[in-house]
Amino acid sequence: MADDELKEKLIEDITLLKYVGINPVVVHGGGPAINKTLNRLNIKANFIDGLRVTDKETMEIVEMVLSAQINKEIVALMNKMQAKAVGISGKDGGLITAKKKNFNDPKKDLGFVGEVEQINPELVEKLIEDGYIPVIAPVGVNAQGETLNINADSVAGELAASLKAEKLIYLTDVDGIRYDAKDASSRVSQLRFKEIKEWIADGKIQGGMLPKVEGCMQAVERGVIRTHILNGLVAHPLLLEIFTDQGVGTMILKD
Ligand SMILES: Nc1ncnc2c1ncn2[C@@H]1O[C@H](COP(=O)(O)OP(=O)(O)O)[C@@H](O)[C@H]1O
Ligand SMILES: CC(=O)N[C@@H](CCC(=O)OP(=O)(O)O)C(=O)O
Repeated sequence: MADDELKEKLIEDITLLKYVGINPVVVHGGGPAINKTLNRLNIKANFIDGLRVTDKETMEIVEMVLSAQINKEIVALMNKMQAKAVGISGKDGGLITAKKKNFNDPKKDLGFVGEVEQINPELVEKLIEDGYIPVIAPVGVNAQGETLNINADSVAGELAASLKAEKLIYLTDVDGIRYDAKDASSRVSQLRFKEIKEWIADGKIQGGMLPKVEGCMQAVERGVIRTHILNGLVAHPLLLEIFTDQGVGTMILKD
């Protein structure tokens, strides 16, 4: 299936969940789309430890792409499927208070990159109660009123914990966590905290997989019952995970 078709199917499945009494909340990223726009404007994209170095100009583009382009594209697709989707960012209703991410290393200055300090889930809870599907762009503000760019995976983990969600599901471009990131046959269907920490320490889990496993562990610690990492580029990953016993992806478990 083409990527666009898969995207539409995925969005259709999310709207279907709402019909059967499950309340999905969507947090989206958009790194590739941000890179595309930066490239068009001849601005170089730089990353440190998987996070985008975000100067003032880049922040404007990040916000435009995430909160306007990607967010509204998802909302429009959902609403086309008769769902009631509402797109917001971490700025709306005081959802995300962030602080600048600081590595305490002058060589690692990320600029306007944030980490979640506090989530105020009130607006999201109200939207859910009223039958809407909240769709959230990972942009927040700090106490000084500065706009900050936050990794989408971190926002999803924090939000799931704060909402006391039953499940946190990360959709990515691989079938789950692998013993060898490049070997599809090495996927594990479950992984416990102890192994995760070991796999991180010896580099088996790295790059973009790091904020996902960290988000899962944090969410589990804070009461989310099940957390999964699944491939979003296959047919119906959410339905398979939620409605069948088939082991798709990787489930993160406490020791
Ligand atoms: N142990 C691992 N198992 C699977 N993938 C891994 C592992 N360690 C690192 N990765 C990498 O993490 C990537 C997923 O993260 P990322 O590219 O940020 O995805 P997304 O854009 O979907 O958030 C995979 O494509 C893979 O290259
Ligand atoms: C700080 C930071 O890196 N923010 C991310 C936010 C978007 C995101 O997380 O997108 P993906 O899920 O596609 O990676 C960025 O600027 O790309």
